[in-house]
This record gives sequence, C-alpha cells and structure tokens, in this order.
Amino acid sequence: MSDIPVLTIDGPSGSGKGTLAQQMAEKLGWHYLDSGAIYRVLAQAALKHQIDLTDETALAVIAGQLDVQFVLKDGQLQVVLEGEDVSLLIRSEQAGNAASKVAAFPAVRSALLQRQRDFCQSPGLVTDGRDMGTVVFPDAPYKVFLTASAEVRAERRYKQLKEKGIDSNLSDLVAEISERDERDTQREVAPLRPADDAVILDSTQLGIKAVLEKVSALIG
Ligand SMILES: Nc1ncnc2c1ncn2[C@@H]1O[C@H](COP(=O)(O)OP(=O)(O)O)[C@@H](O)[C@H]1O
Ligand SMILES: Nc1ccn([C@H]2C[C@H](O)[C@@H](COP(=O)(O)OP(=O)(O)O)O2)c(=O)n1
Repeated sequence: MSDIPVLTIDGPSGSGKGTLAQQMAEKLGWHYLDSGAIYRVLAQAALKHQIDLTDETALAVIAGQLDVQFVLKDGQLQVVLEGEDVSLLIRSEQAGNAASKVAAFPAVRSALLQRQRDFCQSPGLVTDGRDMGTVVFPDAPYKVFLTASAEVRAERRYKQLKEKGIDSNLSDLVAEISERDERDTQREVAPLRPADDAVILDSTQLGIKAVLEKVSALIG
C-alpha cells in the first residue's frame, strides 16, 4: 500500500463525478484519472481496428497495448488515441454504451488495472469511475459514491451534450442511461456499487458548488 492519498468518486452516469473530480483535483493540486475515458477509448480503438465489441480475447489484447494519452489543457481533459484527438468523439452516449459493453469483460478489466493504478503519483490522486473505491483503489482514505435521480442525470447529460454540439434526444438518453446503469450494476466483475467505507452523496437537489463543499469538508 502506498502513502499517496487517493480520493475515489464512483457513481452512475451523469451524477456529476467528472465535474467534482476535476474540481477537487484542481483544488487539492492532485492528479486526475477519468477511468471511464479509458473504457470509452478502448471501445473507440475496437471500432477503429474492426474488433467486435463481443470478442473478449481480442479486446483484452488491444486493452493491453492501448496507445492513449490524457492531457489537461485549459482545464479540459484532452484524450489522444494513437495520435488522434478523440476527446469529443468518445463523449456521445453511443460511445458511453459501447464503453459499458467492453467494460463488462473480466479480461478487459484486468488488462487495464495496472494502467489505472499507475496514475497514483505524488502528491495525490482524484479519480472517478465505477469501481475506483471497490477494486482499483480499495485502500483509498477518501471515498465518495455520488448519485442522483435518473431523470435529473438524463437532463444534465442532455444539456451537457448540447453545449458540446453533440446531437441527442432526451427520451433516448433516459433509455440509454438506464440500460447502461443496469449493465454496470448487474455485471459479475467490479459492478457499480458503493464501497463499504464510501460516503454516499445524493446530488439530485445539490448544485455543483454545494457538492464540492461537502466533499472538501471530508478531506479537511
Ligand atoms: N450537482 C450538479 N448540479 C447540476 N449540474 C451538475 C451537477 N454536477 C454536475 N452537473 C452537470 O451535469 C453534467 C454531467 O456531469 P459529469 O460530471 O460529466 O457527470 P458524470 O461524470 O458522473 O457522468 C455536466 O454538464 C455538469 O456540469
Ligand atoms: N471505472 C469504470 C469507469 C467506467 N466504466 C464503464 C461503465 C460506464 O458505463 C462506461 C463509461 O464510463 P464514464 O464514467 O465515462 O461514463 P459517465 O461519464 O458516467 O456517463 O465505462 C467502468 O466499467 N468502470
């Protein structure tokens, strides 16, 4: 176990994990890992190399060799796959759904485990995903499970995609998000669930600032 402090933020799609994690990382001066982006990039790499999203063995092979870089530029996370900026491409709900499919395979998850742990560097790490507090960083001293009602999460995602210029439809988003929640919660390996020692926060009625204040208070 390392002495480097880690804050894990897990929860379902649209609960505000990424926003909170990036702001906490900035505030604390710690590194940031968006673990979901790794699964999103893997699904994108599979499409690029014509690998079937049901082929666990082939997916695990490309997961082991994934050439991806994360660059924090002007407060925005830039994601580069094999030299190509895929930051926007991986943010569609279709890409999220493809990520959730590849993420259900045990061989894929174990191929990506060490890559995620390598982000734990001094002076600290803030990370968001589904299994950060349960599997990837089980010894983290600070764990949050962030949730919100499905309707509010779909509305937030709708607004967010619109701002990014990505076309979507609210009723499709509600259906897609609930399909993804179901798959992520029900899978056998590293399912979405709060760690036993996580603080559970419901952001349905809380703004970004209020959530940030509550989590900052945990760290002291
Ligand atoms: N507490 C909140 N109240 C209102 N909007 C929020 C809140 N947290 C996040 N958002 C907004 O909701 C959208 C989704 O947030 P994001 O952090 O990407 O969620 P996640 O990483 O859990 O999918 C973003 O546009 C973000 O600005
Ligand atoms: N630690 C993680 C992070 C993401 N995943 C999978 C499951 C998720 O539906 C997809 C996409 O995750 P991502 O965090 O980018 O999605 P949201 O921003 O919450 O919509 O990847 C995972 O299995 N484990």
